Amino acid sequence: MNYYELLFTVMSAEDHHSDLLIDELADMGFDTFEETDFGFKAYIPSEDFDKGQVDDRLALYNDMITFSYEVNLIPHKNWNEVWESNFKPIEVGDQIYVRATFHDARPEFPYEIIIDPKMAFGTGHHDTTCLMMSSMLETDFKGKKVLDMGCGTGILAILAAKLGAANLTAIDYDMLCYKSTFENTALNHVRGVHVICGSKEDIPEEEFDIILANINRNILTDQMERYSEVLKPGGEIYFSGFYEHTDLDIIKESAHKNGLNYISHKTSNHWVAAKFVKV
Ligand SMILES: C[S@@+](CC[C@H](N)C(=O)[O-])C[C@H]1O[C@@H](n2cnc3c(N)ncnc32)[C@H](O)[C@@H]1O
Repeated sequence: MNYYELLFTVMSAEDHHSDLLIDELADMGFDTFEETDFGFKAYIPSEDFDKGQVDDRLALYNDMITFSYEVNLIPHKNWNEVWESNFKPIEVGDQIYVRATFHDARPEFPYEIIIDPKMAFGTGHHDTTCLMMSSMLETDFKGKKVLDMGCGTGILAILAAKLGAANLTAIDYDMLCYKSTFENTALNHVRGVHVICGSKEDIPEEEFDIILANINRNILTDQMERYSEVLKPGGEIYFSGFYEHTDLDIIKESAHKNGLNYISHKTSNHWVAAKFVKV
C-alpha cells in the first residue's frame, strides 16, 4: 500500500497545538504520527488522502496556530517491518525494560513492560516518559491508590502496578489511548485498572495517594485545582510534559496556589519531571 506522509512544521509556542492538529487528522483517517524537532509527521493510505478536505479542516486552526505542511508520497513498504525496526527497546537504568511483543524478554530487569503503542503516546522513547519512570522508581507504590492522568499507552499505570500499587485509575481523553491502555494492561497481566476515556471532569470523586500526570504545561495548570482536590493530604504528585526554563516556575506557582509543595525535579534534554506533595 502507498502512503502519503504530511510533514508538519508547527511554529507555535503552545505544546498542545500539535495535539489539536493531530486530533483533527486522526479524525480524517490519518493512522500514524511521529514527533519531529519542528512539529510532527502524519501518515495516511494514499486512497484515503483528500488534500482539499485536509486544507478545509485545518483552516479552522489558522487563527490560533501558525503551521505549514508538505506532502510526500511514500511508496509501498512492509509497514509492520518498518515499525518494528524503528521501535527499539528502552532501558531505564538497570531496573526497567520497555519492549514490544516482538522483542526478546530480558528477565534480568526487575520491571519489564510490554507495549504495543499503535498511535498512542508512551513507549518510553520520550524524555518525559523516561523521567516519570525514573522518578517512580524512587517512590513507594506498595498498597497505594494511584491516578494516571493522560495515560497514553498506559505505560505509567502498568509500572505503578508492577511497583505494588493496589488500585489504579487511568484517564485519557483520546479514544485511541483509552483502547491502547486496555490492551497494554492486559498484555502485561495488570488487572483491575479503572480506565476512563475523559478529562478533568471525569476524575472520580475519590482520594488518591499518588497522581501521575505527564501532559503539558497548559493542561496541567488548568487541571491543578482538581488534582489537589482528589489528592490525599501528604499525597505525592508527579508532573511532566513541560520544559525547565519556560514552564517549571509556572507549574510551581500553580501548584503552590493549590496547596501542593514543590519537592524536587529531574531534567532530560530540557524536559522536566517534578515532584510535589500536598500539605
Ligand atoms: C505526553 S502524553 C503522556 C502519555 C503517558 N502517560 C507517558 O507518560 O508516556 C500525554 C497524554 O495526555 C493525553 N491528554 C492530553 N490532554 C488531555 C486532557 N485534557 N485530558 C486527558 N488526557 C489528556 C494525551 O492524549 C496523551 O495521551
